[in-house]
Amino acid sequence: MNTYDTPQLPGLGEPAPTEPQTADGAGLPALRPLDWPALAAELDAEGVALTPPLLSAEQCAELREMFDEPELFRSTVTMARHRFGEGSYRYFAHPLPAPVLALRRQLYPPLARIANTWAERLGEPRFPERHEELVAACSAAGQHRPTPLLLRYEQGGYNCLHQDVYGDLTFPLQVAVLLDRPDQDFTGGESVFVEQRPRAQSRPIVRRPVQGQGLVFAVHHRPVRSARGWSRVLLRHGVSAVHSGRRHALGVIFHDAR
Ligand SMILES: O=C(O)CCC(=O)C(=O)O
Ligand SMILES: [Fe+2]
Repeated sequence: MNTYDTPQLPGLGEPAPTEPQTADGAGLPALRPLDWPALAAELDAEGVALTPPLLSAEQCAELREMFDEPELFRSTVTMARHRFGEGSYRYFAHPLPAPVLALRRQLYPPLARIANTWAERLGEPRFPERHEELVAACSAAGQHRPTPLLLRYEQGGYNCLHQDVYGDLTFPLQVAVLLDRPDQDFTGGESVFVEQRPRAQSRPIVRRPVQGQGLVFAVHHRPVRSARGWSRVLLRHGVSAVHSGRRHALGVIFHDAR
């Protein structure tokens, strides 16, 4: 079904390139160019958009294996303890691994343009153009802790519907990258979204990314056209039960946490 070419990030294990690979000069691996007008249209229509694979199978494996390196993380959450679901997740500590930093920095500017279109429609404050500036704004708001995370679900694992809000400053879009192969490494474990519309019943959305694909979605709400201009619809996301095997995902949230 998926006929995408291989992603263009060099192998994570390769030596750091001598020339900066990104516009911001951070020397991070360059991500493949994405069709942002199409992604923006899908986000406007659905609140959820699927990207072509952002990471290769090798890069997915390297990220997945980081789950077992505790020194990379600032905290670990056992979901059942909080009744968040069944499984566990770990928030990366600084310094973020290069591919995580690359995703965060390179996906941010086009997402900020979409976020600012949404902000205009809803009369909300605008977001800065570069991720470094968002991080500074978070810091000024008392949000200092990095939010990118790795999630692991074993057989029976699932993630209750939720929203990743970590303080007053919330960037309205986030990305989750699937790190395993559906139907081979695991079965079940679909990405589930529920859109709560004003004065209407909620709408379910299910997506089945392949390995390395990213799902871009609204963290909390997005604008939809209504009789009186624009109104907000709320979105929550989660993961249905993993029937067999083990499923991992990388969550890229752009605002930092208090
Ligand atoms: O495991 C998933 O696909 C969902 C992860 C998630 O909740 C997130 O990235 O915020
Ligand atoms: Fe989440």
